[in-house]
Amino acid sequence: MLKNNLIGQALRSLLHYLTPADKTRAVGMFILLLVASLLDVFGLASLVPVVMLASSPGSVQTTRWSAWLYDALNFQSEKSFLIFAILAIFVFFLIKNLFTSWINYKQVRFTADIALSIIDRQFAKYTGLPFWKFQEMGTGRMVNDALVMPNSYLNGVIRQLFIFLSEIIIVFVVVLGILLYQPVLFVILMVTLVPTALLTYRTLRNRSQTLGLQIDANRPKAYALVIDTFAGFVELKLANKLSRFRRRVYENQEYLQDLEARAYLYNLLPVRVIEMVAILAVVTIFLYSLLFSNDTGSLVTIVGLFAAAAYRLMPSVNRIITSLVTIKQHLYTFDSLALFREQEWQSTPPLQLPLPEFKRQIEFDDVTFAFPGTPEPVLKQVSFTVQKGEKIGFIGSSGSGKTTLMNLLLRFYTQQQGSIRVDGTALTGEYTTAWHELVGYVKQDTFLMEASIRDNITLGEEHPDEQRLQYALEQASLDEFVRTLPEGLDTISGERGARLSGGQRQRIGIARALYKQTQVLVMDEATSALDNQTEREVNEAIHKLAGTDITILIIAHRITTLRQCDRIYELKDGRIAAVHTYDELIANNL
Ligand SMILES: Nc1ncnc2c1ncn2[C@@H]1O[C@H](COP(=O)(O)OP(=O)(O)OP(=O)(O)O)[C@@H](O)[C@H]1O
Repeated sequence: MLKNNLIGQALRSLLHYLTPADKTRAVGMFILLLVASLLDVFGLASLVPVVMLASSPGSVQTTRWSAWLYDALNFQSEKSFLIFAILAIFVFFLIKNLFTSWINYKQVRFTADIALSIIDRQFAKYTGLPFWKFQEMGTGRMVNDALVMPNSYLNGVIRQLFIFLSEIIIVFVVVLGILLYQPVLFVILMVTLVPTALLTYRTLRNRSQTLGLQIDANRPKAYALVIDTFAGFVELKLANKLSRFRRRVYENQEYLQDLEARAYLYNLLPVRVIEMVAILAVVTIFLYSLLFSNDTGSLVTIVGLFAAAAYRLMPSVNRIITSLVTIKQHLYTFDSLALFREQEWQSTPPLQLPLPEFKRQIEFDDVTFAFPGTPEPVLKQVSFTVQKGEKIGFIGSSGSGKTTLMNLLLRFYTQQQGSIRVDGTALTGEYTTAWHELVGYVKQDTFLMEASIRDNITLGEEHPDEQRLQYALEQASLDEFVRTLPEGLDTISGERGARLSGGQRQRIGIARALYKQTQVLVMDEATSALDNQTEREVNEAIHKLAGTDITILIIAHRITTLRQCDRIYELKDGRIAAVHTYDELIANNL
């Protein structure tokens, strides 16, 4: 049956995240839910006999169970017995509700713990993706998948599963009670509530699933639009395009709000439908008894009992349908959370080994690399050697492969052919961590956090080494600038370094690499987007670095950046087309 399938699917997807200890906890939770549901039903049922006794004076002594209790507890009057009974019920309800609240607390904690572990695992999964895959996916999509998806799963699936299970138990116990006590009523309930519930669910489930898919497809777009608008604020403002972006965000939100509103409505509908059917059943039995039957007394009793039973069952049946509809609506979270679980994405990195101390050279030997899915290599049989301490430049037209070459050296990509060796050791997977400890990377758009300059240089180290920090500041020509700041190193740089100039941002990147005690520094197009003043500042930092024994590989568009270079390789269509010296480049006006 579809319903079982859905619950089975939800349970299977949940099982993936449960540790053996969680599974034991889940079984415990289920037993607690069972007890709570039984107490719930028992509480309501206990009211009926007491009210019946109270409504017919003298019945306490004539009814078997109450007469026995009356004598056993030695009551003196019917009144005191009834007062005792109603107070006992009150105390029972009090204890029951305290107990249920405790179970609710346990359940909420349990589900929150699962959600937390899912978020953590999603994060680990996405940050473990290969670099090229990571770059292919937009930030909006990743924020959505790593953070929003687990929360949707928590509210739309895990919590709904708990609701479904506890309500199913309640309905089962109540229906069983009715079957034993009043089989006729059982039949009436079966022919009225069951088809209605099924019909309502069937009507809503496919619509809900479609709604869920539409929401899933459009939510990442919302994040991407907002992220783009804020990230591109300056360019968009200058191009006078902000209002157009606002309009696009509005249109996307308008659509999403409409979907969310419909999803919400689908949750409100079942109770209305079920209530209509219940009242229709009451009216039918009532009319039948008045118009066609002589035995109105027993029919009216049945109507009364039916109304009472339906009123107890309706909220539960409603919650069962709503939880099923909601799970259906969140089916997309199963697939999304299951993405990238395969071995090919999550291959555990090999056991990491230390590298011998870097003393001599880095060799590129016959390196060929093509991006996954593209047949044409972007680097073809590239071979060159860089001695330790050398400063090497790379030039070449856009798309010639300079950045890809550096990404290979940084081990973000792996070549299909040839090898990259450090002092003769090929940089295979087991040396990645050791190699990353040696290399630093200064990108054109240095990544800066909304944090202090100190944290941006040390990448949030809790106990930074002040001496190393000072050295890094001096070498990156940042010390004077930091001295002019009232809060010095504690100055908050602003998200994306909004409070810093382009040159200062890049020098923070250089200082970061130096603080790390980088031995090989890769600078990618460090000066291409800089004005003359900024270029001078960055060049000054590079000039200082030239005096150290750090091996530097610089990609540059401006020849002046390469003044300190021992050699300059020119790339063309993924091959090394020529090797120049700085003076040759100047002389030939390249
Ligand atoms: N993720 C990718 N998937 C497929 N092709 C890519 C990818 N990244 C880059 N390329 C292609 O690889 C080639 C080399 O790109 P690369 O960024 O290395 O060039 P570059 O010399 O650094 O260029 P620029 O100076 O413009 O930065 C280009 O043709 C580019 O289109």
